[in-house]
Amino acid sequence: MLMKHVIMNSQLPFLCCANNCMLLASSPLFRRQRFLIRSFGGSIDHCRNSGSGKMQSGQVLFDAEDIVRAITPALDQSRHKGQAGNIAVIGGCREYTGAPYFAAISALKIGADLSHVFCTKDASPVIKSYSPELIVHPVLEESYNVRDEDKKIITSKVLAEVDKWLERFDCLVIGPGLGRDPFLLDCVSEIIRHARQSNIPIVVDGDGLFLVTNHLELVRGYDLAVLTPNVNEYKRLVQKVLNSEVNDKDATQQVLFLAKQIGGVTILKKGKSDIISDGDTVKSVSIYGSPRRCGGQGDILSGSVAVFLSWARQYIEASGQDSILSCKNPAVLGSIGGSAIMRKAASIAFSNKKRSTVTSDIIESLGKSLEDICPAGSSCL
Ligand SMILES: NC(=O)C1=CN([C@@H]2O[C@H](COP(=O)(O)OP(=O)(O)OC[C@H]3O[C@@H](n4cnc5c(N)ncnc54)[C@H](OP(=O)(O)O)[C@@H]3O)[C@@H](O)[C@H]2O)[C@@H](O)CC1
Ligand SMILES: Nc1ncnc2c1ncn2[C@@H]1O[C@H](COP(=O)(O)OP(=O)(O)OP(=O)(O)O)[C@@H](O)[C@H]1O
Ligand SMILES: [Mg+2]
Repeated sequence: MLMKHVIMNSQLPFLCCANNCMLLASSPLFRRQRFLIRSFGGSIDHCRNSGSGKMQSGQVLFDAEDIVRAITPALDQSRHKGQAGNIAVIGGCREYTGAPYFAAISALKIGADLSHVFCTKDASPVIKSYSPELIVHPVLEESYNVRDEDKKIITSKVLAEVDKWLERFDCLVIGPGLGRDPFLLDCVSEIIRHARQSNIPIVVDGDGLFLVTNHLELVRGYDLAVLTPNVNEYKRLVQKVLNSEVNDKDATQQVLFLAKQIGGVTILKKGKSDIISDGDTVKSVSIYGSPRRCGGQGDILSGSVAVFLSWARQYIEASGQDSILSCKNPAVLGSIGGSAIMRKAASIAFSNKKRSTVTSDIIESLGKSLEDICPAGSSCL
């Protein structure tokens, strides 16, 4: 990885990420600041079509695919298991077994070495039966299974089980198919606190967002947290944090302001374009995806973001000041990478399966989606 980036940097000393700054003027807070607003297309053609423009006044702008190429580690025979990513999904309960599976298997299909799921005892055999590739821990408990007087001891048992593994993970995905059982969510709050203490990045999705929206202190000020709200989850977040309604006209400004208000967490607002902000910069990924809105695509995204966030963190650590990317926030870079690969995979799956496209088809297209951008057999930059 380090070798790859050293070579890249010496080959491309002239590359820089141009700041296409725009002054945002809708509030006193914004008036004082200049922000980077960039629209990432999937290719030069797409950029031209969308008018976002890859080349500007002699400078080379990075688009989402350039970022994917920069942060994806080379496949190198000297590397050992775990170096390309060890991801854990905290989710899976009686109702939902598909969502944690989609997130965890997507992480593997993109290139992580290991993918774990921490779920309830009921969900575990089901998730295990979907795939032998996943490491499934039946550790979470829901209220119906726990007597009030046992709650304290069960909570410490759950935490002890998760803590045994925690330090080995490069990223946690918290929430796909978690459900909303209050006792289970209390345990997950503790898991988030422990992850934070250990500086382990978290991607919060689905019912994890239901939890953190009601307990913002869990993520406030944690710059290694990515929140990936869908339209409903975003609405709840905006109402809670900004005490206002969703503003679709100035969506980028609102996402930026929201991320800032939560202390610089990264928000990836999913939609026709994915809008990503850490409260400092705001970017959008508008690679053409799929017109099918089958359930589970957000779960793929959360697993993808977890992998790219881990890779971006490795990349930033290895390249330091020599990084060819002006953005140094791995949470933002990971969000861009995850969004780009997910949307491209959805587009590939849709071109094959049309109206019958389902989430599993998109997962099967993740490999091609990344391969088209960053072929496995060659150095990507
Ligand atoms: N194959 C699978 O296993 C998949 C499983 N999935 C999993 O499903 C979970 C929910 O995610 P989602 O995307 O359906 O939630 P979302 O769009 O915010 O809400 C839609 C509406 O439903 C309601 N509502 C939700 N949960 C509720 C609850 N526990 N109890 C009561 N109401 C509830 C909600 O109401 P409100 O939030 O407004 O109260 C809104 O009206 C999450 O864990 C996700 O990962 C998905 O990833 C898809 C594939
Ligand atoms: N209108 C759209 N056009 C293109 N892509 C979209 C559109 N809406 C969402 N997406 C993409 O689909 C993915 C999932 O977003 P979505 O809003 O469906 O999440 P979700 O509701 O959380 O999904 P899930 O069913 O997994 O919970 C994201 O990567 C997003 O970029
Ligand atoms: Mg979702």
